[in-house]
Amino acid sequence: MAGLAGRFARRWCSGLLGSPLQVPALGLHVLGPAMLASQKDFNNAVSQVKLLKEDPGNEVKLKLYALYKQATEGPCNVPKPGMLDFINKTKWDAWNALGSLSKEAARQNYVDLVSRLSASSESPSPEAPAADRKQPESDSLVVTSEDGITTIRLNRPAKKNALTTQMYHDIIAALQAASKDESAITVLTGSGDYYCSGNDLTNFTHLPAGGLEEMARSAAALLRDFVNCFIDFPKPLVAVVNGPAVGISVTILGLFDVVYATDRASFHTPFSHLGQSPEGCSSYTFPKIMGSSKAAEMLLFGKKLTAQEACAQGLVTEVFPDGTFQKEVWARLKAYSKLPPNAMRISKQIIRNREKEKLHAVNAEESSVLRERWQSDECMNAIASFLSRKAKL
Ligand SMILES: CCCCC/C=C/C(=O)SCCNC(=O)CCNC(=O)[C@H](O)C(C)(C)COP(=O)(O)OP(=O)(O)OC[C@H]1O[C@@H](n2cnc3c(N)ncnc32)[C@H](O)[C@@H]1OP(=O)(O)O
Repeated sequence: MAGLAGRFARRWCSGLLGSPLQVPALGLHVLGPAMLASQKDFNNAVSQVKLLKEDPGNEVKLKLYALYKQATEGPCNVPKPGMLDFINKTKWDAWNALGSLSKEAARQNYVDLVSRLSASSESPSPEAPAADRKQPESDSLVVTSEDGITTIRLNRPAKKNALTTQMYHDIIAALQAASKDESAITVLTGSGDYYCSGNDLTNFTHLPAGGLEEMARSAAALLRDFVNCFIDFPKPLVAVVNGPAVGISVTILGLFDVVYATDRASFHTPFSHLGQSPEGCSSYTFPKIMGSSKAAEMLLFGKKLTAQEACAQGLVTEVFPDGTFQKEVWARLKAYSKLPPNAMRISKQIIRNREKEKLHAVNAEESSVLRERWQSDECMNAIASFLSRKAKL
C-alpha cells in the first residue's frame, strides 16, 4: 500500500475514538440529573464504548472524541492541523467547538451520550414482539407493495440517497423478496430531490481490522453480489428516476427493463475523477446501448448527460416534465401491473437469458478491477478530497 493510501488507512485504523478504547471493560452507572459524573463513571463509560453492538457512525464518534479530549485535557489548546490533514483537522474542529466547557461537564456529557448509545444498541427486551424490532438502517430503504407493484425506495434524502454498505445489503434482500412476492413489477426510486448520488464515499472510511486490502476485498464481493441480483432479477424491473443520478445508480440502469426519468434528472458516471473504473456491467451494456464512443465519453471522461440526452442515447426509455412526472409514471405502471405476470416474466427471460452468462462474467471482471482501484493512490486522493469538502462533482 503506497503513499497517501497507506497514510489514509493508518489514520482511520487508529480511529476517531483512539485512546478511549484502551481502557478495560467495566459496567455503566446511570446518574441522576443533579449529580456530575465521577472519574469512575467516566472510565466505565469509556469502556462501555468498546461494547457497543452497532457502529455509532463518524458524527457520533467525533462527538465522543471531542468530549473525551475536553474531559481529560480541558479546552483545545494545540495548534490547528493543516488544511490537507483533513482527519486531524476534523477532530481538532470538533474538540475546539467545545470552547471553554469544563472538564467535569464534558465528563458528564460523555457519560450521558454513552448511556444513550448503549440503551439504543441493546437488544429489545424478551417481552417486545419481534415485529416491533427496528432493523439497523432500515429507514434508509423503504419497501412497499401495492397494486401489483413492489417499490424499493432509497430514503436518505439529506445525503442525496447515497448508498451505505447496509443499503446494498438491504437492496439485495429486497430484490430477493420481490422476485418471489405476488407483485408483477418491481420499481427502484428515490426520496427527495435526488434519485441517488451513488456509493456513499464514507463507506471507504470504515476500515476493518484487515485495513484497506480487506476493505477492498469485501467491497468487491458486495458489489458483485449486488449487481448479480439485478442481472438475475426475473420480473420487469423499472427505474423511476426522480432526480439526478450518479455512479452505480446510473451504471446499473443498463440492467433495468424500463427507465422513466423526470426532465430534472441527469446521469453522471465520474469514475476517472474518482480514480475508479466502471461497474454495474456498464463496460458492456453502455457501448451496446449507446455505441462505444458515447459510452467512452461517459465512462472515461465522466460526461454528464441530461435526461433528454440519456433518452436520445437509449439509456432512458422516456422523459416526463417534472411537474407531472410522479402522476404520469405511476398511472402508467399501475396499468402495466395488470398485465398477465407470467407472460411478462417469460418475455423477460427470452429477452435477457442469452446475455446472462456474459453479464456475470463482466460483473466479476469489473469487481476485480475495482478491488485494485480502491487501493490506488488516485482513488484514495479523490475520496480524501471529497471528505475534506474540497471536491464536488
Ligand atoms: C459496494 C461498493 C460499490 C461501489 C461502486 C460505486 C461507485 C460510485 O457510485 S462512484 C460515485 C460516488 N458518488 C460521488 O462521487 C458523489 C459525491 N457527491 C457529490 O459530489 C455531491 O454531494 C452531489 C453533486 C451529489 C450533490 O451536491 P449538492 O447538491 O451540493 O449537495 P451536497 O454535496 O451538500 O450533499 C448533501 C449531503 O449529502 C452528502 N453526500 C452526497 N453524496 C454523497 C456520497 N456519494 N457519499 C457521501 N456523502 C454524500 C454530502 O456530503 C452532504 O452531506 P453533509 O455535508 O453532511 O450535509
